[in-house]
Amino acid sequence: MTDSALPAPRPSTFRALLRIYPFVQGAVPRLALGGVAALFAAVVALSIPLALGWMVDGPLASGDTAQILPTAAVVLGLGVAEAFFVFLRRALVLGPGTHVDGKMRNAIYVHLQKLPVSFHDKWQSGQLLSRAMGDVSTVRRWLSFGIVMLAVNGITIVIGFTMLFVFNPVLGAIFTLFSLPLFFFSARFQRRLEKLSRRAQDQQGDLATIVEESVHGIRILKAFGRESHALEGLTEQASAVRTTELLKGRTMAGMWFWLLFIPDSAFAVTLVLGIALASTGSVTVGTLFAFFATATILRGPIQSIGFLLSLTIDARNALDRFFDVLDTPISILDADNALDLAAGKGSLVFDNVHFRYEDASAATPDILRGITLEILPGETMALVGLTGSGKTTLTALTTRLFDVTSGRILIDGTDIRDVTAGSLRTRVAMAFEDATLFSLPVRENVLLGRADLVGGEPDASGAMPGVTHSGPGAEAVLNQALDVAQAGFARDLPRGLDTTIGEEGLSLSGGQRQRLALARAIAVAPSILVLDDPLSALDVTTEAMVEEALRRVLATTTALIVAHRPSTVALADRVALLHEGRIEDVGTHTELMKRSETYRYVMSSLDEEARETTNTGSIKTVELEREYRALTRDEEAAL
Ligand SMILES: Nc1ncnc2c1ncn2[C@@H]1O[C@H](COP(=O)(O)OP(=O)(O)OP(=O)(O)O)[C@@H](O)[C@H]1O
Repeated sequence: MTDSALPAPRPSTFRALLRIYPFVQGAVPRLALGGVAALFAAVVALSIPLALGWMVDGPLASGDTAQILPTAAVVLGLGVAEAFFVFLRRALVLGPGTHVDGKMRNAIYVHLQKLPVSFHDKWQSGQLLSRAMGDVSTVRRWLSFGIVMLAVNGITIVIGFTMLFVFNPVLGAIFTLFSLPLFFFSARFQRRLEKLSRRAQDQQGDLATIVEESVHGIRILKAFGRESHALEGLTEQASAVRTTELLKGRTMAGMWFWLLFIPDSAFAVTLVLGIALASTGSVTVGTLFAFFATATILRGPIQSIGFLLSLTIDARNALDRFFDVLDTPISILDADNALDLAAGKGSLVFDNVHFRYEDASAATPDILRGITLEILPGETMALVGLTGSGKTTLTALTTRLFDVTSGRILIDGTDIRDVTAGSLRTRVAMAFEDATLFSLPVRENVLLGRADLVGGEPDASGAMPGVTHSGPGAEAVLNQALDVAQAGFARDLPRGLDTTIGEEGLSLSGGQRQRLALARAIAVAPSILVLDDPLSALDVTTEAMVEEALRRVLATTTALIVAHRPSTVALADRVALLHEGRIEDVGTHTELMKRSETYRYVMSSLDEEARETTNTGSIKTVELEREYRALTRDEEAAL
C-alpha cells in the first residue's frame, strides 16, 4: 500500500470538536457570557474558605464575638452570589444549545435532500435517523453543559490548587502530588471510552434501523407470521448494544473508582500532615480550615472531570458521525454556469447512454450499454423489456436521480447536466410503481411538485395560510390531476382533500396510493411525463378509466412509460424494446410483433404476468384480454 492510500490519521478530540464552530458562531457571545457567569460562581465559591479561615484565625481566636455576625453575613452573601451566578449560567447557555441543535438538524436534513439516490441506497435509514436526532442531541447537551463546565471546572482546579499552595506550600505540594495520577487514569480511560462510545452509537443506529424496518414492514411480517423473527433480530442487536453499554459502564465505574479514591487519599494524607503541622504551630488553625474547605470545594470539579470527559468523548463521536454524512460530497450538482431549462416542445433524446451503479462489481457489464433513443415532442413511447433489464434505471436518469456514466440525455437539444436540477424536475415529472406518499393532507401530497402554488390568499382573519397549497389556481390543478388519475375517492375521505394520509399513505389501498402518486406527477403539468409502471396495483376497470383520461393528457405531453402490461403498451404511439442493455428495436406494437422475436417473447411473458395479476372477475378484464389475444392472433397470422 502506498502512503497516499493510508487512511487519514484520526484528528485529536480538540480538532474534531472545533468543527462545530460554524454552527455555534451566532451563539458564541451567550456561551461566553455563560462561561463568565460560571467562572464568577466558581471564584465566589472559592472565596468562601478565605472568609471562613479569616473568621477562625480572627474573631474566633481573639474571642471578638462582634465580628462573627458580619463575617457570617459575608459568607451568606457569597453563597447567594454563587447561587445567582449558577442560575445566570444555566439561563445563558440554554438558548445557544437549542439554537445549535436546530442549525445542525437543518444542515443534515438539507444535505440529505441533496445527496444522490445512490447515497440513500447505501445508507440505512435508522443510521441517518440516529445521526440527525440522537447525535445532534448529544452535541447539544455537551454544548449547553459539558463544554462550559469543563472550562469552568478546569479553571476552578487551577485557581483552587494555586490557593492550596498559597495556604501552605508543603500541604499544597503533597495534595497536588497525590492528585497527579488522576490525569494519567483520565487519559487512559478516555481512550478506552472513546472506542466504546463510538461503538455504542453505531450499534444504536443499527438498532434504530431494525425498529424502523420492522415498523415499516409490519404488514409483511404479520402476513408471513414472522414477527418473532423480527423480534429475534431486534433482541440480538439490543443485546449487542447492551453488551457495549455494560462495558462502557464498567469502564466508567473503574474511572469513577480512581476519581473518588485519589482525591480522598490526597485529602487523608494532607489532613494527617496538616494536623501535625498545626500542632507544631507551623500553620494556623484558620489556614488549615481554609485549606480543607478549598480542598472540599475542589472535590466536585475533580470528580466531575471524568463525567465531563465522557460527555466530551460522546460529543466528539456524535460530531464525527454527524460529519460522516455532512462530508459526503453531493455528486449530482448543478453545473457552475447552469441555466434554467427553457420551456420547449419536450423532445427527449438518449444519446449513446451508458450506466452502471457505483457499487457494481468490476466483473459485471454496464446495465445500460449504449442506449440511443429519440422520443418526439408529444409522442408516447412505451419501454418494454424483461424484468431486470434496466427500465427503471433508464427512467431514473431522466431527472438525474442518477447521472449517466457516459453519453448524454437531451431535452429539446439541451444536455440535462447543463441545466439546473430544479428546472429540470419541473419540466419532467415521474410516477413510480412504488407510490410513496407523505404524512400530509391529500392536497399537499398531490401538489408536492408545485412550489409555485404554495401560499394562496389570506384567510378571513387576514392570516396567510403558510406553507400550504391553496387558492383558485391550486384548486383547479388539484381537481384536474385527481380527475385524470381517477383519484376522486380522495374527496370522500373524512376531511376531503384536507385529510392527512397516514404514514406513507399506508391507510390507503395500493391502488389508491398509485392514483394519488399519478395525480402528483400530472399536477406538475410537465412537458415530459415519465411513468414507471404506475398503474400496476389498479384493477383493470380502473386502469382502463385512468388510461382513457391519460390519453387526453398524453396527447399534448411527451411520455416515456415503462409497460409491464399489454394494456399499457396500447397507450403508446411507439414501443422501445430494451434488451441486454441496448434498445434492440423501436416501432409500433404491430411492427415489433411482426419483426422482433425478442419482442414477441417479452410480450408473451408480460401477458402471463398480467394474467397472473389481473382481477379475472372483471368484465373489462375479459374484454381487454380478448382484444389483446385477437390482436396477437391477427399479427401472428400476418407473419
Ligand atoms: N440502486 C441499485 N444499486 C445497484 N444495482 C441496482 C440498483 N437498482 C437496480 N439495480 C440493478 O440494476 C438492474 C436493473 O434494475 P431495474 O430496476 O432498472 O430493472 P427493471 O427492468 O426496471 O426491472 P423490473 O421490470 O423488474 O422492474 C437489476 O439487475 C438490479 O439488480
